[in-house]
Amino acid sequence: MITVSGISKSFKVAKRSSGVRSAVKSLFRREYTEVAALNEISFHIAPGEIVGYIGPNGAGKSTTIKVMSGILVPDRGTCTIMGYTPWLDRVAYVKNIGVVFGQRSQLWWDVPVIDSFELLRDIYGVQENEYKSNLKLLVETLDLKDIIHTPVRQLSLGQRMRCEIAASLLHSPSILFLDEPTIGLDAISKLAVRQFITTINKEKGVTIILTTHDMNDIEALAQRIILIGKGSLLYDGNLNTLRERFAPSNLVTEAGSSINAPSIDDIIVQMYKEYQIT
Ligand SMILES: Nc1ncnc2c1ncn2[C@@H]1O[C@H](COP(=O)(O)OP(=O)(O)OP(=O)(O)O)[C@@H](O)[C@H]1O
Repeated sequence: MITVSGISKSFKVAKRSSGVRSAVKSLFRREYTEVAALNEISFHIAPGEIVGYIGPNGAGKSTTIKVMSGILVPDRGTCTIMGYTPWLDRVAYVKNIGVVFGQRSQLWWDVPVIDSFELLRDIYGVQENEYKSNLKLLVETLDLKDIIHTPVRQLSLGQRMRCEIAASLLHSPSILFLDEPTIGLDAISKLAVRQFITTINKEKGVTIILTTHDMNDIEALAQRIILIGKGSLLYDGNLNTLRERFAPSNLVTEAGSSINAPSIDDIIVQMYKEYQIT
């Protein structure tokens, strides 16, 4: 369903020193540095999988999601998703995917949530019957009844996030990209979002790629994890295999004592150390 092969992406960033002299100088001669965000990333994801895409800050997770959603064009490599190249076939392709960026909103700030939903229905050309049945299901399962007529700017973060997730699913996509969907949510909202992700995966077979720093999200949702660090793919495999590899006898704290039951966070920290990506 998703094949990413040898994707690399660099960003050109203007160098700026502080001070007026440097600012004036940069008007005439700007210097650039290159940030290698992705380096030869390859993986394959089958229909119906939930994959946790993890790595420390700046590892390249969002950049990968942006490439896979067609927002960014890579410098090298290929990406084929449901037969489409995301950045080439954008109009046809986006009907098959839903995207949630936890730190950005796809809803219109000043209008009631339902107006944003209706706008999205028109943009995606969703048939009325399909829209109505999807909306009913999403309102019920994400508990949106009391907030759907409220402007987005008046919603709490958790309420908005539930609306964002609903918005990404109104057109029945087969694939859902979730970039930090539980960031800033309280415990109850996190559980609700996790529960919902499990439901749409199990009942509708939606393939899910999830980036998060919350290892409880990973533990609750993903059997498979892909770990990247400094733009390179470091691990692709089963969460249980990792648990065995970092079994208590293999784990030692910095103070020298052994750790009894490593949490998923312990394991990830140990991996980051092993791969020298912290
Ligand atoms: N538009 C951009 N221009 C310049 N550099 C960028 C841009 N977007 C990302 N980068 C750089 O690319 C690298 C990867 O960034 P990315 O946002 O993909 O990381 P991430 O794994 O999602 O991080 P985080 O967990 O902090 O959200 C970082 O060094 C970042 O500074």
